[in-house]
Order: sequence, then structure tokens, then C-alpha cells
Amino acid sequence: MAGGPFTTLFRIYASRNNVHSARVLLSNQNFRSMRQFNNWVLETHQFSTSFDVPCRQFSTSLVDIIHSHSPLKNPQFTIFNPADARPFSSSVDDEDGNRVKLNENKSLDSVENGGLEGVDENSVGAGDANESCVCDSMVIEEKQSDDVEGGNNIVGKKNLAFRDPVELYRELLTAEKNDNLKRSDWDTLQEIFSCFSKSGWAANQALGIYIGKSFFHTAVNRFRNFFFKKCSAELAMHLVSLGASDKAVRFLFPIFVEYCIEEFPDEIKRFRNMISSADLTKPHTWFPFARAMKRKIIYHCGPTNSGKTYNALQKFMEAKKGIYCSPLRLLAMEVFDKVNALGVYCSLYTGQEKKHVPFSNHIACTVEMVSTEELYDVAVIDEIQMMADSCRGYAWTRALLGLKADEIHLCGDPSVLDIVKKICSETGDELYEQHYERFKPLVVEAKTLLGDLKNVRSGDCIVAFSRREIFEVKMAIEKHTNHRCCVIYGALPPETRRQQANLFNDQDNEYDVLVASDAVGMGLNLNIRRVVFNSLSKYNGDKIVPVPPSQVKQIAGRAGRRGSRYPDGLTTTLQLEDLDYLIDCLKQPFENVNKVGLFPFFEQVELFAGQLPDISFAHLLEKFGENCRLDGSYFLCRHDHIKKVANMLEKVQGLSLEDRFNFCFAPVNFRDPKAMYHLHRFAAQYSIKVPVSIAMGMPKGSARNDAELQDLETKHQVLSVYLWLSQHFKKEIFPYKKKAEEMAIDIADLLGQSLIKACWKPESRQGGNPRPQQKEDGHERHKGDGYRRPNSLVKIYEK
Ligand SMILES: Nc1ncnc2c1ncn2[C@@H]1O[C@H](COP(=O)(O)OP(=O)(O)OP(=O)(O)O)[C@@H](O)[C@H]1O
Ligand SMILES: [Mg+2]
Repeated sequence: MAGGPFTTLFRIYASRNNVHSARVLLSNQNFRSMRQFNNWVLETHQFSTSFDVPCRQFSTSLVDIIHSHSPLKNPQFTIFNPADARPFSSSVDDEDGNRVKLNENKSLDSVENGGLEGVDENSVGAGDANESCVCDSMVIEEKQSDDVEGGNNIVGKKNLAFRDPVELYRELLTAEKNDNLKRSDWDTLQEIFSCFSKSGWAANQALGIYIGKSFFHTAVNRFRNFFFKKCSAELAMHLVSLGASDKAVRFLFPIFVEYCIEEFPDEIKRFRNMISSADLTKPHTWFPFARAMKRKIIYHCGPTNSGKTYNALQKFMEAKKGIYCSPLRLLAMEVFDKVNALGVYCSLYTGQEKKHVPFSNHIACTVEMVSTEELYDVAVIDEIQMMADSCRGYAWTRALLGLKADEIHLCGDPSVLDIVKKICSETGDELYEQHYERFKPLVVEAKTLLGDLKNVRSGDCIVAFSRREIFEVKMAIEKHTNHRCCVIYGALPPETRRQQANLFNDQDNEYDVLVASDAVGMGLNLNIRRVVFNSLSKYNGDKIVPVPPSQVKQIAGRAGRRGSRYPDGLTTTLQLEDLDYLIDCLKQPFENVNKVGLFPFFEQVELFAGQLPDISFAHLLEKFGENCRLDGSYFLCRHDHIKKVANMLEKVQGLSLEDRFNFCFAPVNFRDPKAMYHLHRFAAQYSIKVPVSIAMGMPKGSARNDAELQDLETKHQVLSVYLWLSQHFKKEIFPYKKKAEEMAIDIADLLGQSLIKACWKPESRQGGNPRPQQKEDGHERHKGDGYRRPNSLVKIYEK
């Protein structure tokens, strides 16, 4: 017979008692959070800590079955006969009429060690049934007999411990109040209930029956009131004998469960619906059409500058119909230009613009814009490791899961290879790997710039991680050397970035040094000889932290691109003391990512909102985040930015849930109050259904100082938001799209002109003092030249 002695015992018991299934109640699942419970539900595919195992399934080991229902290594459980809710006793007679004894010592030991751990059902022989310890009820029985032998004979304890909680609860329902208890016994009962109410274990277990944490205390209070009115002397004394202990809590818990199921069906239903409406599990099933296809996935896997995108684009161009998904507008534009120049008609779709090229069957788009409706022969998803990005990762995940393409080329580093394999095994797609090496190795220059920007050379890209630092470096270089600098940073429109990149790439001018933020990190082909890190720390929105190694690698990899003027790449730091960190980062292998981002579609948020009709949108998103269920391979993308916009728009009346959802995704810089003001204005006009105006004047000319430069950046931001909204809402409501496009082009141009002559001291965006973190960062200030020579922030951080 398959299975070990425990299974055999149950089989005997089942056949003797005409039992058709075993009801298993898991008792030590210890959910510490809703998320943990969600994960548990996902892994076990059940919503409750109890389940039935039909006897016909006993051809495999019962212990294995139970293991498959619990992700814990050492599940403890009680087995009941579902027909009469009696616990299964291990001391049964076997088929020959012999009483099968349990090995008591082993049982107790194992129980104290937490149950099943280390029990290999098939390794123990029949009769040596140490697996019996798996049953809580057996444990109690054995301890009970010890107590009896020790003279501590408590009447009814054995019976009560074994009694079915459903039965106990039924008795309570019909019982009369018991007035014979002593004051001290009532006090003990009070303590037991207080212990119950504070028990994290009980609160976590209660999630299993959809009693949420916020309702748990109310439920316990109501249960206590009920219990005090009804409990028998026998029950009370049994609890008193256990005292305010875990044992008492565990004894009460199943009775509490029965009470809750009976008393709070609405509450349970509401919470259950809420949980199931925030279900983000099995995201591959969200795209049935893509699932119906047999897709071939090719993972172009390798470091920067190894030809991944180049090779994928060859397939894209050869295809009859193709789509290229880019991490950046700029890169989408680059591919759009390149592909059209090679004679393959290609359109461009980004959040802000749609350039339709007549007769084109190819599209270059930003990954957020990819359609999962259209059919393609070949799709390319570039920088696939961005699936793990905490904010935008969901867009890559959606593209991978949902694209309807016969062939999908993924380009990226190896960090998400394993998880992509896992996803492909779930989707049923075939995965092929193509591995790449860098065309030329990246060489670290050990000398560094010795803290002096006078040592910059033609073809250098100085990397700094804040706008302020970028301008300080640019000023210092232009003041103390004969080099001229181009700049690239996140707040610049892609057109201006491209203009600056072209200026730098073009040999026939004096702009031979690039000062850039991490915005150069992805995919751009620049003629960089050497990447020099001005510092290796950055402000992460909260504090100053070392730049993560993966990002350092990505940025350093910009040096020495194949086909560029400098095919051999060099990298170094400004400060000697940062060099070790740089070398460490470059040496580190790519970290294996085990979770990728997800974000709900509007329809999912809408479903969830149905459960919580009266709360604000920002609050709704927060609740969704708290209650959503996710598979082990996914995380919910950060949505602080969305919540900030949602909060700002809260007071705007007349927006539907869908309007709010869409407005919140507008690409606004929420740190820029002027941009936020305009977004608010757009939403307010939209809500009263008047055509949304741009209401923003054109600047007179290029910027003469940093404040004017920032004003240009903001103005472009506002126009970019307008254009984005005009693409995501009805055209009639945003009728000034054309005008916004023209203004945006002009402003990008003015920005380019401004940067060429920029030689002023940067200001903080709020016009106030620098952030406190910046004051404390250990920068020295040089009188007169306004340049702060950064000390090693990595060192300061490490200290
Ligand atoms: N087979 C090739 N023939 C000619 N040029 C090539 C070839 N492969 C790659 N290149 C050129 O080498 C440069 C780097 O290639 P590519 O952009 O594909 O690298 P990558 O691995 O995608 O890098 P990253 O990770 O930085 O995006 C590009 O300018 C590309 O045009
Ligand atoms: Mg690439």
C-alpha cells in the first residue's frame, strides 16, 4: 500500500468507520500579515485552514497531501471525520485486530519540535508510527494521560480537548448562564480572553475565515460576551486549568471560528469579496488571446554594449509586422529614425505623440503604450530587466504576458532570466536564450581624476546624480578647462536630450564633454570614451544611498560603444576613494531577481472599488495595496506618485473613477508645484466639460539664469502632460493638441539654446534652501567658483 503507517492507520480507521474523507484542520499556519495569508492561499489554492481529503486520494501519502496544502515545513494539524466531526484517534485496531500503538516518546519529542518536521512517512515501518505526532489531538491525549498519572486529574479535560468545536459551540448556543464560578475563575477567563484578543496567532488564523485584522478585536469582544453568558462549568474549568496561555487560545480558536461563521456572515462575505476583488494572482490568465498562441520567446541576454538590441532589431525589421517596445521616448524615437532611414516604414507611439507613417507595418513605442490587442509577427521588448523596476516594472510584465506576437525578442541583462523562464513555463511559451559578451571589455582607470575636474578629457562623460551637481560640474569644467559640456538629465525633454547627445557625438564642434545623470544609463548610443563618476551616491527621495551596482554597471557600460569613435570603453571616478566601490560594482555578478512588477488594470481597481464605495481614490489605492493578492513571482509596483496626484485631485468634483485613474497616470513631476497646479487645472476644466485650455504663455527667449531654465523645463512638462491627456481622453476635450505640440517643440529648442550658454549657479527647484540631506553630505564649498567638490559620499554613507 502506498503511504506510510500514518496513512495506513487512517485508511484502516476510514474503512472501519465508513469515512469517505479526512477533514484536516491546519493549526500552526501563523499568518503575520494579510500578504502572508494571500501567499498562503496562492500556494495552497485554498481559502481556509481546513480542507477535506477524499479517501481515494490516499493512494499517496496523507502526510504528503497535507504538506502540499501548507507551505510551512512543519504543519501541525488535526484530522477529523467530517461526518461526525470527531478527531481521528491514532490508537486504532489494525486489520488483524491488533491495537496499533504509538511510540509515545517520539510523538512528544516531535510535537515539541513543532510537529511534522523531519518526519519521513515512508521511512518508518508500520507500528513504529512516530508520524502520529502530526495529530494535535493525539498530543493532547498523551499529555492528558501523563496528567492523570501525575494525579492532576481534571474532570472532563480529556473529553473537552477531544470534543469537536462545532459540537461545543452548539452546546454553548443552547446553554444557560453558569453562576457557580468563583470570582477568581471569572478573572482567569477574562485574562484568557484578553490573551486571545492580543494573540497575533489567533488574529492571523482568523484571516483564514475572512475575519480581517480591523474586525478581529470586535469579533473577539462579541465572542467573549457570548461565551460568558453561556459557558458551562466544565468548559470554564477546563479553560481555567489551561490558564491565560497559548493552549487556551488554541483551544478557544475553533469555537471562535464557529461563532464568527454564524454571527458575522456579512462581515466575512464583505472581506472575502474585497480580497477576491483585489486578486492579482495568475496574471498570465489575464491575456487569454496571448495564451491561445504558441509564442516563441528569445531572450537576448548579456551586458551593455553587446549587440542585444541590434540583433533583436534585425528580426523586427525583417518581420512583416513588428513592434519595438522601448523603456524611453528617446530610444523609441531613435529606433523610429533608424528603421525608417533603413527603408522600413515605421510609426512612432509614445504617451505624448503618435506619428503615423503611411503604409507602415512597424511601430516603435514606449513600453507603456504597447497594445495587447494587435497581432504582430515580431515584438521586441528592450531592457527587459526593467520588469523588476519598483515603479514602472508592471509595463514590461504586461508586455511580456500580453503581447500577441509569434516571436518576442527580449533584450536585457541576465537578472530576470530565471523569472522569465518561470513565467514562460506558466504561459506555455517556448523560451530560447541567446547569450552575448561585451564587444570590448570595459577597463577601469585606476588613476581616477584625483578629485580634480581639470583632468577631464575629450570624450568623457561625467556622471552626477542631481541636477544641481550636473550644473556645478559643467560650470567648473568650463571655467577651469577649455572643454565645453553638453548636459543630459531627466527633466529635459527627449528632444533636448537628443539635441545635446548629437552635439556631443558630433566631432565638428567644441562640445566634447558630456555631463549627465543616470538618464544616459539606458540604451543610448553615445560617443563616450570614458565614464567618470562624479560621485557614487544619490538621493533616493528619502535619503542619500550608494548607487546600486546594477545601475553603476549600466551607466559605466555607456563607454566605448561598437561603431563609435571610441570602441574601447574606460571608466573611473572623480575621487580616488570612490574607486573601490566602482570596482566592486563592476565585479558583482548580476543579481537574480525573483519578483517582477504588476499593477492592476482599471477594471480591477473598479471591481475593488465596488467593495469600498465611499472612500477617496487615494485611499482606495492604499486599500488595494494592503489587500491585493499576488503570486510569489510578483510585487505590486509602488504608486506613491499616483497617490499624490490622486490626493491633489480629490477635491475636483465630477470625475469618474476611470477619469481619476487616467489623470493619475499623467507623467507629471509631482515635485514641481507649477506642473501639479496645471494638472489640477486641466482636471478641473475637464470635470466641468469645458475644452481644456493650455493657459500658459510662451517664454520670450532662451533662459538667462537657472530660474528661467527651470521655468522652461516646467513649461515643457506641462505641455507634455497636456499632450499625454489629449491622447488618453477624448480629443474634443483637449482641442489644443496641435498648439501644445508646436509650443513643446519651441520650448525644447529654447532649452537646447539655453543649455549651450548655461554658465550660472544652479538653484533648487523650490527656490529655497537645499534639502537638509544635501547640507549634511560633507561637500566642501570653494569660495568664489561656486563649485562644491564632493567628498566620497559612499564613504560617508558607509561610516
Ligand atoms: N553586428 C553588428 N554590426 C554592426 N554594428 C553592431 C552590431 N552589433 C551591434 N552593433 C552596434 O553596437 C552598438 C551596441 O549595440 P546594441 O545597442 O545592440 O548593444 P546592447 O547590448 O543592446 O547594449 P545596451 O545594453 O547598452 O542597450 C550599437 O551602436 C549597434 O549598432
Ligand atoms: Mg540595448
